[in-house]
Amino acid sequence: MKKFRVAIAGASGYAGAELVRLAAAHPAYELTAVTSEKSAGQSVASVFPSLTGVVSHTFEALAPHALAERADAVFLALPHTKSQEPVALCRKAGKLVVDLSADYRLKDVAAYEQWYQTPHAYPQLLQEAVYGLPELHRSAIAKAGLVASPGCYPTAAILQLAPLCKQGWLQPDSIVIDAKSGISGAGRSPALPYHFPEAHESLEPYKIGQHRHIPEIEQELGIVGGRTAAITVAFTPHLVPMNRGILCTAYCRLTKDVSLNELRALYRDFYKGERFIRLFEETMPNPRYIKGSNYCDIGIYQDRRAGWVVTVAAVDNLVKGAAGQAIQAMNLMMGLPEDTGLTAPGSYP
Ligand SMILES: NC(=O)C1=CN([C@@H]2O[C@H](COP(=O)(O)OP(=O)(O)OC[C@H]3O[C@@H](n4cnc5c(N)ncnc54)[C@H](OP(=O)(O)O)[C@@H]3O)[C@@H](O)[C@H]2O)C=CC1
Ligand SMILES: CC(=O)N[C@@H](CCC(=O)OP(=O)(O)O)C(=O)O
Repeated sequence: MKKFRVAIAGASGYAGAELVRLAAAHPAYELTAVTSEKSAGQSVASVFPSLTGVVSHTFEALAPHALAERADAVFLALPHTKSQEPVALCRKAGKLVVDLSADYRLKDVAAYEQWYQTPHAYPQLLQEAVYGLPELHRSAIAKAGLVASPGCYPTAAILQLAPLCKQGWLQPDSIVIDAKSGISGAGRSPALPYHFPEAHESLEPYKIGQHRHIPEIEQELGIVGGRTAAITVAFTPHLVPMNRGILCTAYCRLTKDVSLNELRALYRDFYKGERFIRLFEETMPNPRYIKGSNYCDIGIYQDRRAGWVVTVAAVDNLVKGAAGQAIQAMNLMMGLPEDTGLTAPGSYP
């Protein structure tokens, strides 16, 4: 198999380290560089003992030009707002780029600047970037030079609602999304809410109606629905005391009376042949079933008495919600089978 030289910026973070783990087992990758500012000069194994004997690399400080010289493809797993320029430089050097931050996800520059409180220096590149959800944008991703990999909550929220949006069955102002994330979703930098006594035996809602994933979810559901009506979602994320995993429950009302069988048939048809979507009926999705895997498990249920459709999705925030999905997109960009390097099932329990 042809090998692509691959560099990972932000490899000392949780998403970046997951990229290193998956890249090390990818048959078409030759990992050429990994970056960290704080751990520059230290071996990967000394920072992540789990990768001892797996990779022999040493972290280096990020220098986008130097990185691009040694790579055909670059993944960037830097914090939001820090990715704008390195992405632009890697693209200028002609490299395939998948950016895991939110810097190239929103098409509307004003929305980015409002939700991220930062000017965008590369609005034109923003328009070129393809939103990296392969189940919705496969052919555009395959032709793209720059892919903006989705956020973890949006991955679960969009995939579980897309069939209803596409079909026009969803009342566009009836969507309530209640999501729970493991703490690795917040990244590796320590902060008080993620301190063990604060987070353990706790379940904390945050940023109700104010989370920066709201415009991302609304943008993508609007696109899949053909922009026939503006989509608004009421979104509440919660922090739960797990290391990884997201469980996202969405409640919505429909524009017509549809049976549960019809609903499930719609989802089976929409996701026919999708390698990483598993549809559950009696079993209900649970982050325990997808830990370490690139699956998104989706269940469709109906509360006919109260008049709500309830969908439930589970993803591993670091795999389908981040590193796995980024590799899935890069596989398409490289012309490889989409599941290359991503075939491992989850670990259990
Ligand atoms: N965690 C998750 O579940 C998900 C994360 N993402 C996205 O992936 C990106 C990384 O997230 P996550 O891994 O959680 O974050 P972390 O905080 O764990 O990691 C951030 C990484 O970026 C590096 N970094 C920080 N600031 C700079 C800078 N100014 N210049 C160069 N490198 C820098 C850090 O290096 P060091 O500190 O060693 O210097 C580290 O390697 C974010 O944009 C996030 O939105 C996407 C989906 C899910
Ligand atoms: C638990 C937690 O804090 N989660 C993060 C989302 C992480 C994620 O995947 O989204 P991005 O890629 O957009 O960062 C948050 O709420 O901001």
